[in-house]
Amino acid sequence: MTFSQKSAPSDEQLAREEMVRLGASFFARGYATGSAGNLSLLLPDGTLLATPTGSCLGELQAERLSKVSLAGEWISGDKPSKEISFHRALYLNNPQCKAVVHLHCTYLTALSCLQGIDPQNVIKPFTPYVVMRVGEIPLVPYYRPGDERLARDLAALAPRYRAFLLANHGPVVTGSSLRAAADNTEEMEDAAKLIFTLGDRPIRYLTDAEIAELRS
Ligand SMILES: O=C(O)[C@@H](O)C(=O)COP(=O)(O)O
Ligand SMILES: [Zn+2]
Repeated sequence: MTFSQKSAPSDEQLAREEMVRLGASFFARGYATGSAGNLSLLLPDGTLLATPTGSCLGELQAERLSKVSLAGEWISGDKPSKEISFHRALYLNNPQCKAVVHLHCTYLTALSCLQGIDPQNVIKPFTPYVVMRVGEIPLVPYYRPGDERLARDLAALAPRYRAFLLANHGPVVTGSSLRAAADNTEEMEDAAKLIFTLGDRPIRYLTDAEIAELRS
């Protein structure tokens, strides 16, 4: 009798499949459209897996994902996202960061276009979950996509924050895994949707004591 032995998929293969699955899920649910947005994660060997530039998150192919060193060397796969420098800046400046999600999802991007939002924290807390998962979210000044100044500014903010809003562009969100970064992004998008849903109605914001309790 013969047994065909199938070897277990490697951690890298599982990570590739997870990125394809989450990209498709974002796309199917309208969080990503066209070829906007990019994803990355830190592989066990210390290199980065990232979405290729110009790729549609709904149609990623595991074997074509870009592999890049933390120093920025393109190792394999298709040409990496034009935002790979800001992804690298986040990993290099925060050891907790294991994955990064950047999207142009509707409500956070709308928020990023508003005048007068607080640059220290773009979502003033009014529900607990964003505070618990993400904390404060600083605004990064507008630069054209791919501009190295995005990487410079995110490198400076990375040690203190888990998520960021790029002015007139969209969110950049980190996580302890790609799944966690995706969950954080969805929580932020939902909070931004609530901001627009509430509109001009007076909001009861969480008090400083309530926020402190969530952070403890
Ligand atoms: O807004 C942009 O152009 C980029 O930030 C983006 O979202 C997609 O760029 P690529 O990852 O290079 O496709
Ligand atoms: Zn973008």
